[in-house]
Order: sequence, then structure tokens, then C-alpha cells
Amino acid sequence: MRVPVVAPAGDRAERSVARPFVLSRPHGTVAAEGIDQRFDSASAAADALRSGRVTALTGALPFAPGHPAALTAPHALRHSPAPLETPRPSLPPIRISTALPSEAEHVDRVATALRLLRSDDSDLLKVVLARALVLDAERPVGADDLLAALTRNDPLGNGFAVDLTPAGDVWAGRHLVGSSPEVLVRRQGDRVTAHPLAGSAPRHPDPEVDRATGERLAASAKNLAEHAHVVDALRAALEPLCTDLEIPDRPSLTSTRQLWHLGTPVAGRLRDPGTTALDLALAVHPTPAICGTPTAAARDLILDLEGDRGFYAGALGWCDADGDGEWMVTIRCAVLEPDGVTLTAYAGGGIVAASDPADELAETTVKFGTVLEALGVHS
Ligand SMILES: C=C(O[C@@H]1C=C(C(=O)O)C=C[C@H]1O)C(=O)O
Repeated sequence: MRVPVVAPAGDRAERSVARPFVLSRPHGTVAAEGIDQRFDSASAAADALRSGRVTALTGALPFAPGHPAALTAPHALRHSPAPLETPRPSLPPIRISTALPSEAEHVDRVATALRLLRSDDSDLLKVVLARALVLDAERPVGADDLLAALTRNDPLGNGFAVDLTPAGDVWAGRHLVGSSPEVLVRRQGDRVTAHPLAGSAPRHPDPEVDRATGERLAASAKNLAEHAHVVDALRAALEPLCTDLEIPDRPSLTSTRQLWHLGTPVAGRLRDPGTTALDLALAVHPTPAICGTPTAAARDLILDLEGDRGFYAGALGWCDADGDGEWMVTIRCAVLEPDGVTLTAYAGGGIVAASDPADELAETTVKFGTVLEALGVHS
């Protein structure tokens, strides 16, 4: 059984980072200050919040259920009404050391998934396969500097840094950093919103080509099908928890510096005011944006082909004593090792029967751009 982990005094994470959690968003920044308690179990943390034993929670949920979470009950949750503003950090040169797996192996995995997606013997409709890049920094960097670089590089100011120490020994002193454009779920009073993304195309420096690429994405049957799986799953997960669920019939185009995405703004009203933002996140995760359809079959295939994803393709966010909060999908991210010089970045993409392995490899390369560009890594 997983039990709450109480922070030992003078623990290494408290030495290594001042704040166990920072989430910068276009509409404001939330930062955790100090550590009251740590939890490696999301359900134990959610119970502690509901019963009033803790007054807030911040942190990250893993991709796979049953794996340790990294949640902190902070002394205080600080809100500020703008994205994080920081001086430009001075980062050392950071280089790509290893592709995990190799590009050829990723293409092979996509081909394996395609055989199942196209087979009459399998009910798999979509699976999201990912790969990683190991990066080496010339001298140690801190999570706060990576957060500053990622947030400054995003036009909307999205960025996060999460101390993963609460997840147990192997995670002690590791940090999750990134700049996710995808809102898993947000709760403000009885208002519930989400903004699932699925379906991607690369941005282009020429504005006309760029616009045409976006328009092609918005009309692409393959991408619309990929997207529909996510919307259907969110509807099914939120319907029991919400009234007045409003979901547009068609997705709209959204963009980051590197990519166009299909996105659908979802809004509803909470049925039971006792359902917290963390409860909502646990109810909708993992969506087919990062896992697949049907969920169990896709997750089994991912674990089989990739092994443990840890916190990539999980969720990260916060929840306060009123139950309000915001949880992002953990993408466009990297894990920083305690040595401060080794980083592992992750990128994946949804595969459906009509996918092409070479295109899927290229899509992950573009997605790595969010982290690589922000950190000045040249591949
Ligand atoms: C899985 C990732 O991104 C997700 C997959 C997408 C897709 O398959 O088109 C688009 C946005 C995200 O929901 C990632 O960035 O690693």
C-alpha cells in the first residue's frame, strides 16, 4: 500500500530547489512554497485534501496507473495574475547525446502498431507512441533556469517545473520541466473546462505556406479522426461529473511556435461541488491524446513497446482547498537528473490506421523543437 511520504528535514530536494512546483500560464502563475507533506499516491493525496488535512496539492501524475505520483502539499500556494517573468537565464551549451530508441527503431514500432491498427483481430483504433532524446549540458543547470528558458521561449508564457522527489527514491532530486500547450482539465468554482489537442502539422517560416499547412490540417480526415477519439473519451469521462457540457462539433486550429494542432474547447458545470480539480484530472487521464483508444489496449501496447514512461504523458498541476485548480497534459517536456547535466526529453504522436511511419517520426522531431529551441540545443 502506498502511504503519504512525510518530508524529512533538510532533504536534498529542499536544498536543490526553492519551489517544489511552478506552473506559468498565459492567465497567471501558480507556485508552491515550502513542503508540508509529500504523497506518492494520488488517491491518498486527494483524500487528504478532501478531509482538510492538507490545504493544497501540487505536482505530477505518472502516465501509468499504479506508478508513483509526485505530489506535494505546500505551506502556501502563491498566485500571480501573469505568466512568469524572469531574466534571461544563462544556460551552458546543451547537446543531444542519444536517441532512445534510435529513429529506425521508432519507425519499426510505428509499423508494429500499424499492423495491429489495420488488423481485423485487434480492436485498437489509436495509439500514441513516443521516443526520447538524452541531452547533456556542459555544466550543471538548475530546474529554475530551464523553467525560465522554456517560459521565455513560449509566446503565451507556458512553462512548468516540478520536483519529482515525492515519487520515491529513484525520483529523488529529479525535476520535470517543460512548456505544455494542452489543458487536461481546469476547475474554477462549478465551471469545468478542458482543451484537448490531437492532430498536428509543423509551422512554416513563410506565412502563406504556414497558413495553408494549418488549413490542410483542419480539413485532414486522418487528423480529424485522431482528434475525435480524444473528444469522445473526454465527453464520456466528464458526462457523469458535469451538466451543461458544451463541446463544439468540429475542432479549431491552435498553434505553438513549432506546431499547428487541432483543439476543441470543452466547458461544463460541475454536478457535485465536492469534485476537486485533482478528482477531475484523475477521471479524465489518460486521454487518447497521449495514450489511445481503447485505453487499456493502447496502454498495454505502449508499455510493451516503450517500457515505463515515468511522468511523460502524465499530468501536472495544482488544486487548492476550494477544489479549484488546473492540470496540464505532461508533454513538450524533459526530466532533469539530480546531477544537473543530464536531461531526457520526450515527444510522441497519435498513430491511426492511415498513419505513415516516416511522417510520424518527423512529427516527433518537430515536437522536440519546443524543448530543444528553448534550451538552445542544435541537432
Ligand atoms: C504526445 C504528444 O502530443 C500530443 C499528441 C498530438 C498528436 O498526436 O497530434 C498532439 C498534441 C498532443 O496531445 C507530445 O507532444 O509528445
